[in-house]
Amino acid sequence: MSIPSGVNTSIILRLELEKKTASFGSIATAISDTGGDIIAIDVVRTDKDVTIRDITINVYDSKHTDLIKATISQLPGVKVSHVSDQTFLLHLGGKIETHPKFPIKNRDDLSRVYTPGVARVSMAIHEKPSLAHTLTIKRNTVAVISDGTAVLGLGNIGPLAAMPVMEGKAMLFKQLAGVDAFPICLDTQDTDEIVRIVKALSPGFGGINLEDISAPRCFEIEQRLIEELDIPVFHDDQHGTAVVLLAGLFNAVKLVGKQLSDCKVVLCGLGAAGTACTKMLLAAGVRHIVGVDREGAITRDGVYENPSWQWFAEHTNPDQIRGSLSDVIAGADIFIGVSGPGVLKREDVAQMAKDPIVFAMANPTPEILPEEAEPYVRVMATGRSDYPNQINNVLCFPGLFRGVLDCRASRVTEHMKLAAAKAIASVVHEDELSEYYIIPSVFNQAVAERVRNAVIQAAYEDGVARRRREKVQA
Ligand SMILES: NC(=O)c1ccc[n+]([C@@H]2O[C@H](COP(=O)([O-])OP(=O)(O)OC[C@H]3O[C@@H](n4cnc5c(N)ncnc54)[C@H](O)[C@@H]3O)[C@@H](O)[C@H]2O)c1
Ligand SMILES: O=C(O)C[C@H](O)C(=O)O
Ligand SMILES: [Mg+2]
Repeated sequence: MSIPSGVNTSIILRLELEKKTASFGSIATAISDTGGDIIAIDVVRTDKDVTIRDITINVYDSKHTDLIKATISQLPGVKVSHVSDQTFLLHLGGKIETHPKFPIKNRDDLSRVYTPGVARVSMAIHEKPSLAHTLTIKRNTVAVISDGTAVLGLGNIGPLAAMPVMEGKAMLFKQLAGVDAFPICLDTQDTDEIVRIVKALSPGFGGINLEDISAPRCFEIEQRLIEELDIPVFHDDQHGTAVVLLAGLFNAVKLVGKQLSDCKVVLCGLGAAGTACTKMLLAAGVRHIVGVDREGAITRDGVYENPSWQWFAEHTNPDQIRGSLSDVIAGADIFIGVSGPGVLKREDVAQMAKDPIVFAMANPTPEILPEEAEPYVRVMATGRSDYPNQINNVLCFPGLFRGVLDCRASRVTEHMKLAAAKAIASVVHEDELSEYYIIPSVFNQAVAERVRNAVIQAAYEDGVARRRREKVQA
């Protein structure tokens, strides 16, 4: 298969061109020779001697930007006066803001939305707390909570640096499912304190989406919050990832004509995502899963301080395969990466069974780039939007929370997650399946809607929905 190369961002180069000496043709050629893709050219100003142009170019990364800048600066009559990165421009001042639903036009309005009228509404909720769902934002609002300890695959970069990711999640909640989400990044990594803070701020929210909290702390934090709160608590990196992974695998194995339960799976990165993905695969009937982390494959006779690795030792690797990733990958049907960049080598993919499936899901840089895996891989997916087959939890969390908010579910069950996975997979019709299309696009509006409906149906079947069925619109 031939896979398009990934492009990370676009930049705008402002060039001052001396009319007599500069040749735009040589500039375009120089950019294209570096692999840059010109997508727009704008004339900003021109006078007798100089033309100022803005050139928008798709680039791979900051090194690529530096290369383009250095190459062009050497051309006669060309000066690069400014470089702006469109990704940074989009983040200026943050990505979200709040809007009132209606304007306060006069004193009369003011006395209703605020003192004194609001006091009657407050007292009504005080007397009947369930009215908070009807009379406040609680019914449609989710807290996106991170402590910044496992931000994408960037590691423990702290709460401030986690904000752009959490703002992005909030945007996606709103755009894809109409859910109002607040990014909340906590300046503590203490489990007890996180649980206490999330509990204390929960009254205004209809659900809690935990995000980018590292393992093994994330398991205890989630479990305690599930037990102590009456709203759904969902660690996206665990369950959202597992749901979308399973959806992608349902379709990938169909395409290559294998049974999931017969497949040999190697999963690298035994943290939050890896543990939940493994549990969901086992529940789906997969038997041969070998879990690999930095020190190689987990085996029954190993001694592991990390409690979740001990769990792997007891529940996976039935054939007790030992060694590094390169050792255990031989003959595997499926590779799942939720670890870090560049972990899987081209030679590793070459050793896999016929029609290998590689889901390299580490963000922002996958375990192997599609162009590296290309000669050997049959179905390739990453977590990124700039390659085909984006296996990313964004296909799950908007629709799932839409569903739990609408039926006022008290929690998210295994059955609801499985229903969500099947709903995502079902968006790709059997006759549309191809190496480039095993999972629907994030922009396919059917995804959030189908996930919502499937989650609601399963919530009623499991008896966790607290709103009367007839009140929840189909
Ligand atoms: N595509 C998606 O939807 C999606 C969802 C969740 C997580 N992820 C990605 O998965 C990765 C892990 O996320 P997490 O939340 O589970 O983090 P985590 O910190 O809980 O776990 C990461 C695990 O990967 C292991 N690891 C890291 N580098 C490794 C290497 N070179 N070799 C072997 N093991 C290695 C770590 O030791 C750790 O056990 C991140 O890159 C994240 O971006 C992707
Ligand atoms: O944020 C993403 O793109 C997916 C996932 O939640 C991750 O942590 O990588
Ligand atoms: Mg995440």
